[in-house]
Amino acid sequence: MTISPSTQGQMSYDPRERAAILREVEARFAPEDQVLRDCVAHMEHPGGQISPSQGKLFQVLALTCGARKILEIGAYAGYSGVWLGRALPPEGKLISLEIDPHYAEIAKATFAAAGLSGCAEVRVGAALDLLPELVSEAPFDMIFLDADKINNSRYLEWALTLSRPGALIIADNIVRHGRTYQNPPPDASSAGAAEYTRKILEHPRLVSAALLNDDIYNGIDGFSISVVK
Ligand SMILES: C[S@@+](CC[C@H](N)C(=O)[O-])C[C@H]1O[C@@H](n2cnc3c(N)ncnc32)[C@H](O)[C@@H]1O
Repeated sequence: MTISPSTQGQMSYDPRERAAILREVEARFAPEDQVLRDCVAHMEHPGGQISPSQGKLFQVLALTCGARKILEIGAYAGYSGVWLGRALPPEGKLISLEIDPHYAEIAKATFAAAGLSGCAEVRVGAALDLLPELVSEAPFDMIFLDADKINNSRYLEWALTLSRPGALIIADNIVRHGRTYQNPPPDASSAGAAEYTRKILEHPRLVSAALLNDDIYNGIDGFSISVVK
């Protein structure tokens, strides 16, 4: 890839050049293997998954907090689950909750293709029904919220119940092109994200940061990373 001299040192970029730079960074730091490429290729709604850079960052974070047990709410086709599952030690466990039985089957097949069937499990049902069953399997070291944003505050309460000090709670799609910050937010998912954001910033047991995803996939969105004190 060549970066034209006209843009060097400047703060504005041609959109195509910007996309090329992002792709180059992604290709170097977060290349997808055939399993991940196949997972995306077979998706009914491509773009519903996290980005490769996000997946790689989640792996780094999982390794940083020594994650042995990871909980994911919202499996979809298993794309993020593969990134997360690959950060686990051999005796580790990923439990991914998915309300749609059809997607759950696809996620299971993706985990099998990735060689993760032994450690990555998909449980089918509404997360709020399944979460109480996880108390006996807690604590989790990392919890990724990526399902129906309207319930994120309730998932946060469960995440706090099911996690240990030092655990990470990550929530995707908290910016939603800025709709989260409109007053009032224009849709239920943005309202859910706004409430979730307020709660993690006010919570005495959480220290939180947000990262923007101004990417070639979904425009400006972002995700929060909270550590449990
Ligand atoms: C954005 S997708 C998840 C993407 C996935 N984490 C990834 O990055 O590859 C959201 C998923 O959450 C599921 N979902 C929505 N509401 C849910 C609920 N109440 N309980 C469990 N899963 C739910 C949807 O069916 C969908 O598959």
